[in-house]
Amino acid sequence: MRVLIGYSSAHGSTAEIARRIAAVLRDTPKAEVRDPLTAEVRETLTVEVRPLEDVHRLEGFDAVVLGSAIHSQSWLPEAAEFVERHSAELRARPVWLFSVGMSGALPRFLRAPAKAAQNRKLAEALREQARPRGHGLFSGVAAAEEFPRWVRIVLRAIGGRLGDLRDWEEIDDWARGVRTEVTGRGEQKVGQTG
Ligand SMILES: Cc1cc2nc3c(=O)[nH]c(=O)nc-3n(C[C@H](O)[C@H](O)[C@H](O)COP(=O)(O)O)c2cc1C
Repeated sequence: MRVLIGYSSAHGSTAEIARRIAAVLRDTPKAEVRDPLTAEVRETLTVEVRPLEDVHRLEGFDAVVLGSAIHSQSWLPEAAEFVERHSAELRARPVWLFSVGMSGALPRFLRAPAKAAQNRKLAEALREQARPRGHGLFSGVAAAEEFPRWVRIVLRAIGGRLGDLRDWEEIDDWARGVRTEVTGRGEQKVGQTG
């Protein structure tokens, strides 16, 4: 069985998260792999990680995980276009989506509500086109030099932070949920994070 992990990343942190999700999926005992649609046992799980500009068709992939960095509260244009262009193929196979933003930069009391609002907006924008089984929303790397000085000052003033905001445990947990569903080894549903 072949799984595609496709990503769109402006500065690299989404690419690293895609590779981490791939590592979790690859860590699946063989012979436990079942087709998510037919429950037929397959012997191997092949996981391919690729930037979306290198993906031209989804034929041959049994399941797809797609991720994008978030800019201006949306997926990067090339990732959104990919989903639009491949909508029919995506709806015909099990799909999971993940988005990488910077809600982790906010002070703790604002993180959960900001994340919930962002999750709703992103999931809504992609739901019809991709019909995903789950959507993970993670924080990536928000490097100080990518932001104007006033943003850094405001963030610091309200108790926020910049830098590597990734929570690898949260990402691993989400990836294990996807693995459980992809390999048909449980009833667990991969939910929204946060
Ligand atoms: C120009 C720009 C706009 C951004 N807009 C948002 C945004 O609207 N919401 C958000 O949560 N993060 C936003 N971010 C933060 C990035 O999504 C975050 O740093 C992410 O880790 C970037 O992923 P990448 O390293 O794969 O490019 C923005 C970053 C940049 C540089």
